[in-house]
Amino acid sequence: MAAALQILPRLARAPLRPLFLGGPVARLASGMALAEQARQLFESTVGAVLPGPMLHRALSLDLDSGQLKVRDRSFQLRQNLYLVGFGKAVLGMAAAAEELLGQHLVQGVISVPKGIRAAMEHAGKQEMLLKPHSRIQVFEGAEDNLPDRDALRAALAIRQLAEGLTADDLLLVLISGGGSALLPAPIPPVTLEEKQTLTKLLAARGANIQELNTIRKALSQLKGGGLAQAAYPAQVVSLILSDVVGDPMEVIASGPTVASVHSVQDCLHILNRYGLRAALPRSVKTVLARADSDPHGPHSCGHVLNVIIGSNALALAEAQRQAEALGYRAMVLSTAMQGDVKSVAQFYALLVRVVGAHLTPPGPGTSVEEDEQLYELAAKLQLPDLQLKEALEAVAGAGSPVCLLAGGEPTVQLQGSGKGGRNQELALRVGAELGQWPLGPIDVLFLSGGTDGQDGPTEAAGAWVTPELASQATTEGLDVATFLAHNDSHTFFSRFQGGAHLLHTGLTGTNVMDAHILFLRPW
Ligand SMILES: Nc1ncnc2c1ncn2[C@@H]1O[C@H](COP(=O)(O)OP(=O)(O)OP(=O)(O)O)[C@@H](O)[C@H]1O
Ligand SMILES: O=C(O)[C@H](O)CO
Repeated sequence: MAAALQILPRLARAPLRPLFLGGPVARLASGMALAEQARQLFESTVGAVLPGPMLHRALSLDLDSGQLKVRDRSFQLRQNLYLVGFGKAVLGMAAAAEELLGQHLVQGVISVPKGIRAAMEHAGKQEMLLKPHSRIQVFEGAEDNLPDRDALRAALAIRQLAEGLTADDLLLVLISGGGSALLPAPIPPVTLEEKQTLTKLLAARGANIQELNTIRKALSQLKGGGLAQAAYPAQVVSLILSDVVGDPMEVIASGPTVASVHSVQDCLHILNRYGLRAALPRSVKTVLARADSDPHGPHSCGHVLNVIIGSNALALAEAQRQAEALGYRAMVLSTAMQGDVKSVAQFYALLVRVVGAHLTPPGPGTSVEEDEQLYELAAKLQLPDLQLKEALEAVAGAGSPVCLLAGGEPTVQLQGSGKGGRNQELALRVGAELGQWPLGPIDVLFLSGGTDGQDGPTEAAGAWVTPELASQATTEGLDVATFLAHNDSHTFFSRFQGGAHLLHTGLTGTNVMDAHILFLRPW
């Protein structure tokens, strides 16, 4: 968590309004208006997955009967409700849960990032804070998203609460991204330091979150279903805010209430792949060998209800609704946008060219080769849920402005020592690519933002660009290619047009990866 935390100003703003276009002067003004629409659309996207709305959608309590409904299941509350939580968004989730559950909640423990309460207080975000006499105990830790002693203390308090429960009790578990680092309880003799070193090495060598969390689960008392096991025989309901592409419950925060399906062999393959097997500490070898001969097998989780209550898909569905209300033909392209940021930027730029040709009167247009190139690029990105063909068909006869939405988490291979984040870098690359071709009579805007409000180690959530970016930057003496070569997108956007293209929301209190918004509007 960055030292300088900012908080999203109240999301309630003037309602989104359609744009009315006219001649050249109106067009000039509409460039800014389009950016304002994109900003507001981004805020609506985030608004759909804020803790309050999410918890209210997931839970309902009948005050008279004390029946708690979660999806289609009912639980009888009678001074038997406990709560634990861990993750970057869990403070706000816990505040919303306590507000909803009131006196029914007996006790709770949560593990949240260092500095988060002070930041929320500073920004006056009361809805993200627990009330003064809350029954929930808060631990702050995991500075820089790394497991530390404070997070270990929190994990032990959470385990203690879970282990004390009986068959009459119900444990509500709040889970969000960052939960792995906030719930470290290594299986002895593995130490916290050894686990920290191993996860850092794996991450530095390029292990993805699935691989990283498979190892974390094998070495942890609480991950991979361990927390559910500790709470048995109590019933367990987990409410999960997903920060992983495809919403795999066993991966998010390393699945503390989901039985692990991974074997020791899976772990050894991963450790081999990243050249770490030979150098493993003796303690890690001991724990893996023990797991291999464990007669009980994986933790059983029959007493658990796991529910995804917030995700990128949910947030983008809201953005789609809002964009349609503004008169756009809106489509969600993918909620699994991943891969190298350079390829993702090329994909968006080519997409603009192909879709633009469908929207504007016959002119320069695109060639069949460009259509094919777009499909090839899409195939290279391997996006499991990509709706490209559908989107192209939908816009073919749209006769209206188009809004294409996507979400996910592209990756940046850091080469320079500049300041940036993957959203600002993606936007800058898209802007640079778009400037390379004439686009015809069409306004185009691309925005990329991290839904947590913090893009990399910067105070911005992301940035927006238009095809004019590179030429406008040149007039200010800024060379886009030089900034890109140093991964210095934040410095670029801070200087370009006085920072007007930066997306500043402050910390939002939620996190469902990134959102990409693409507007194409014929004149
Ligand atoms: N100078 C830079 N330019 C571009 N990207 C950067 C730069 N510095 C760091 N990053 C990227 O920022 C990311 C880390 O930032 P951030 O904390 O927002 O992402 P995260 O670890 O995925 O956490 P979260 O899921 O909470 O957003 C890494 O993917 C890293 O590659
Ligand atoms: O905590 C974690 O493991 C990551 O944020 C993925 O959920």
